[in-house]
Amino acid sequence: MSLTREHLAQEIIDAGRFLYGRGWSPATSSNYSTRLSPTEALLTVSGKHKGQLGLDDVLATDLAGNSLEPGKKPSAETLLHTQLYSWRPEIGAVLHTHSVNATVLSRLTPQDFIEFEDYELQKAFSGVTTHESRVRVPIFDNDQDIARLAAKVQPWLEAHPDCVGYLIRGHGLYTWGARMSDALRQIEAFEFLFECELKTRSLSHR
Ligand SMILES: CSCCC(=O)C(=O)COP(=O)(O)O
Ligand SMILES: [Zn+2]
Repeated sequence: MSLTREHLAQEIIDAGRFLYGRGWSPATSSNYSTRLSPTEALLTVSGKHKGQLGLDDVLATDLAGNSLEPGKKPSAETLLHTQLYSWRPEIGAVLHTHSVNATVLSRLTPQDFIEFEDYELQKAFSGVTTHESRVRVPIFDNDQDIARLAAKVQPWLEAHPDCVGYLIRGHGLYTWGARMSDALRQIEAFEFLFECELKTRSLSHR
């Protein structure tokens, strides 16, 4: 059964209230989307406060990132969403957040990835069934040219079909799922793991 545009828009609005409330989407940061059809996405418009979204604050785009609703300004990061829908047809929702922990951890990490190992909470990620696994999260350098950034992300996605999310250094997190509830679960898991990692690093440097 396909969900109506209004239902999908409401999922985006509810996600924004939740993520803003947790402090993971401060100010007008972040953007969220759901798949509207096999060839279209429904995304937040640019520059809105994500804790105060209304039904009119989303717009449809094609998977090349072109707005299908003239008069509305699509998220500056539209291409980072639509490339995920093109990459994997089972993806139904994409969330991008700007938490303090994602920002600090990505800035503190000189390598181009972080890896989580032996955390029970890794099992919150789709496809992970045991703590005895390694979840590698790539970190891409931030870039104001989103097409250029998307071109750097693309080869990683193609080489890592099990990738569950990535960080943009000093900027934030992208993760996704079959449904909005899956993407939200993964955001929460990432935030838990980022905090564990930062606490572990700070305690082991005493
Ligand atoms: C004030 S945050 C800077 C832009 C950004 O990184 C973001 O996530 C929000 O951009 P959008 O165009 O989707 O509002
Ligand atoms: Zn952003």
